[in-house]
Amino acid sequence: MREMYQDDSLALHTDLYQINMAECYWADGIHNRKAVFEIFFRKLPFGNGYAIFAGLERMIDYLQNFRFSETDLAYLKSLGYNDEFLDYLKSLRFTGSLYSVVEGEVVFANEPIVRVEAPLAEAQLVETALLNIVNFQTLIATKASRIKQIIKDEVAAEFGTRRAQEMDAALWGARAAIIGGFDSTSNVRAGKLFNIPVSGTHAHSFVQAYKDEYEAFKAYARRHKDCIFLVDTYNTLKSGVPNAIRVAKELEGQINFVGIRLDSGDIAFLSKEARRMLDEAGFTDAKIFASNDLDEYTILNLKAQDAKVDCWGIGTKLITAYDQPALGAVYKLVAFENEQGEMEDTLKITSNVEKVTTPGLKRVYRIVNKENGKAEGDYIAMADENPQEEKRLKMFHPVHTFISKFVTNFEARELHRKIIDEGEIVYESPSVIEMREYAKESLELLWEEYKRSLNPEVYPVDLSQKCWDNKMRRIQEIREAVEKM
Ligand SMILES: Nc1ncnc2c1ncn2[C@@H]1O[C@H](COP(=O)(O)OP(=O)(O)OP(=O)(O)O)[C@@H](O)[C@H]1O
Ligand SMILES: O=P(O)(O)OC[C@H]1O[C@H](OP(=O)(O)OP(=O)(O)O)[C@H](O)[C@@H]1O
Ligand SMILES: O=C(O)c1cccnc1
Repeated sequence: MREMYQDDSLALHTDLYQINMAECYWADGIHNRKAVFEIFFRKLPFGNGYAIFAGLERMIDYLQNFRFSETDLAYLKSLGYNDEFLDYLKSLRFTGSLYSVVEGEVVFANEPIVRVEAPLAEAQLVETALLNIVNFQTLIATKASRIKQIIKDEVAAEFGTRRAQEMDAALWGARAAIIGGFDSTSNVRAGKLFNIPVSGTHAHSFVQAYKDEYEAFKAYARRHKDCIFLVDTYNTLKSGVPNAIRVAKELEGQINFVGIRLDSGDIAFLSKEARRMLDEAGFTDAKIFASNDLDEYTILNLKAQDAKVDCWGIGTKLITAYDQPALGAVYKLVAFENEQGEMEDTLKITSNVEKVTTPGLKRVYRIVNKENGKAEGDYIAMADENPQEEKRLKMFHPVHTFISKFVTNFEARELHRKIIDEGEIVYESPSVIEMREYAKESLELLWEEYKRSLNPEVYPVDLSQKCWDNKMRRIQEIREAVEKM
């Protein structure tokens, strides 16, 4: 590949319109006014009842290293931007603050998951990359969690790299899969970079490369103590499983016969037959791995057929989020500093009530019932409110306001942490394995009704009265202003 410019920064990993807007802000002298943007999505993916947030560590890294390199500036110059603006970009760093839920957090539609408070131009320029990161990683972590809910305590191995939307997706998708509950990835680079477990068996080409299947299994066993033999290259029950058993018996005590992998045919039938054959040969601990275009629906179906599978290898349908390839998280301006230096709430109106943004600086709380340890819902309040002070908290639906309830014995857990404080990182990321543990604990707060894969109940995400009143007032003000025009 001939590179005209070195690929040495991520500052241009943005949409052109962000740079054009930043140029106007700079020219008009409003680029340093304080802006508050929130990231949220309006619809949960895959018809799921919750999402698992992922992407924070990469966002931190991106913001910390945000700078326009010499080659970025040279390229922008070639597009026609003037030297003074380029000088401004040259010294630009991210000096704002980042608030976010942590990776592994259970999140829902219409609640702010990330908040950026920064000089307007900076906040604008980073939008695209932040959404790019959050949308993909959260989508894959959610798909992984959804699949893991079906797999339960059996092993889930991520096999998707070869089918992913290129290398970045494979790498960060592997990490997101672990956060969502997977046990391992086949991507060795992901193992190295993120310190996550790697695992693997072998391919059909390996069997084809040797004289016969028996020789192939033996060759593998000569080099590897832990052996999982792929048994479907020629004939699973007549040749594959018998050859695996033969090698396991001959090398008993020398190898650890972990099990076999099925990658084609009727997985329910073959796994039951293979189980019987392994048990009869005395290998009752040998595991049966299955792969081949699996997803939560096929796995559920296979379980209903009583398939004897212990470990599930899942690639394409996880890493590409096959049935819903994008999460629609957006980045919306909710407050902006006016000419007098005061913060003003802003909102974006649409004809669809559910799409109107919620203005102002807000905090998000998970309201946990102290009696049963379960979440009653999430509660979005204005920054100066403290729901914990309420004896009796009114929670009501933000659109259908007649749907309401009072909660008394509760803990209001704030979901956002301060991650970057005016350019300085003030948060230490846990390990990916700790994120997975956190996701598991967060899910335990939810009633099963929100976690089922089909038609889950809708988890409440409510606005405080003050937040709701503020929103209605702002909508009214904008309507009146528009009518006067
Ligand atoms: N018992 C079963 N019930 C439902 N679905 C199954 C069952 N067994 C396998 N499957 C799924 O059915 C699909 C079978 O696809 P396909 O026909 O392409 O596989 P195959 O022909 O057996 O294997 P390949 O073409 O990869 O050699 C896969 O998604 C697989 O996971
Ligand atoms: O089916 P997925 O969920 O995407 O899982 C990954 C697949 O990749 C491999 O097959 P591939 O056809 O690439 O090669 P192989 O069959 O020769 O191993 C593997 O055997 C799985 O079937
Ligand atoms: O280790 C495996 O079995 C594996 C890895 C990637 C893709 N398919 C299978």
